[in-house]
Amino acid sequence: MTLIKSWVTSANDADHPFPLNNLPYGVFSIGDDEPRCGVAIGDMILDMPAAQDAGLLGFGDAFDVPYWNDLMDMGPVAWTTLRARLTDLLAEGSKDQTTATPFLVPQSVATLHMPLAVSEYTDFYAGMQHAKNMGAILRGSPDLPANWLHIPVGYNGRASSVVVSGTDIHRPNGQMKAPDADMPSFGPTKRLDIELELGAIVGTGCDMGTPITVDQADEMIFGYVLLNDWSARDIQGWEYQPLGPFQGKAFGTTISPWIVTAEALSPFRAPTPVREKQLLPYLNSTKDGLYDIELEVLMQPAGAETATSLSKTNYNRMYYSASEQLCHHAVGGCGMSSGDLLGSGTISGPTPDEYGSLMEKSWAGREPFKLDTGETRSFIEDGDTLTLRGAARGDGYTIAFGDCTTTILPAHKFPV
Ligand SMILES: O=C(O)/C=C/C(=O)CC(=O)CC(=O)O
Ligand SMILES: [Ca+2]
Ligand SMILES: [Mg+2]
Repeated sequence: MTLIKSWVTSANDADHPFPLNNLPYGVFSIGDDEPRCGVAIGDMILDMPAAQDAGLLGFGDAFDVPYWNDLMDMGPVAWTTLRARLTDLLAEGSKDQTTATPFLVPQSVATLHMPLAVSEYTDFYAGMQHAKNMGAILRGSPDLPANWLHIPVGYNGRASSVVVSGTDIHRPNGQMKAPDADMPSFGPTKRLDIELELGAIVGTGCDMGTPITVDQADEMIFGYVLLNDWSARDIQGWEYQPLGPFQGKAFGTTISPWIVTAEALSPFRAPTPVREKQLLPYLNSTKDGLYDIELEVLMQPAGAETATSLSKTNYNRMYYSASEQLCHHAVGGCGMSSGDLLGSGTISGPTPDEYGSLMEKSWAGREPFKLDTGETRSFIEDGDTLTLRGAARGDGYTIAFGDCTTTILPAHKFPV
């Protein structure tokens, strides 16, 4: 696959995040206008309801709403048809260039919103290096849990606190207990952390009681976003046994603003690694389930001119794919819906410069790391801005996600 040239010329740079090969789906507003669906192309956004009203798309009124769920619900044939139509419309030499030009608005003047209504959110634990690191840090041994090589381990999270990039998050208050203390205490977390993840968006659901194969699950996935699974390690450490994370991860999950479709990412498919234990047959698949997506974590303290790059890794390092996770999720009878969000699990490579959480980077505070400003960090301080980036690199073009950025504000005073 090579670059498909667009008459929106900014889209034709090899490093531009939004070439015609990408066409990611977002929700935007200008000034006080109502948020509506838009497609990123180069430095511009195609106003979807306006293009539809002008007869350029032929898709009914799926776009005059502040989310992409209506299109997602229509299923893979509709997804492919729309993408083909948009590609024709925006390609160099399109007969509709003059008609479509007024429906492009500069990204620089737009506010981006949540691209979908998240129906439910599940987070997995599918990065082997991360699981080994967390075991070593928290439980004194890098040995994987007995189930790990057989099950994509996960927990049900909260859809209510999934927010879009650019939304500030307050340091959470919660209950924690220092190992040497007699009693727990309540207050702002002292161990605020990120988790670098990829979020898979379920486009078409499946009914309760209807198991699906991994290949069917693959067809149900509409696209992907970057996902930061904010974690308060001290709250988590006190609450997590025996039922898993609760308040330590419920205060916020940030996603990037553009849904990069599975179709746009298809040239970058990558295999899951060789299985250390053969998976049970229900988890078999015929397709490569991962993607070659370069990922980066950056941190910028308040007042600093630039951000420090903390980690670089790749989504192709995961052990389980989103389609395996989705199959496992539904196999016992759990219905899945359009707008379900599945977190990949923290993505960490083998060395500290590939670790996807600060817990690992600072080894629970035992080995603080340096920022370009000269400061050191173990966890996040108030005023720090954290950014996740992701890009798949093709022959003369890039498919990127747009930054997933959050600034951390001080904790609310509680009790007041
Ligand atoms: O190993 C643990 O006790 C905790 C692990 C996590 O907090 C990670 C988690 O949320 C799952 C993941 O992102 O991989
Ligand atoms: Ca997580
Ligand atoms: Mg959450």
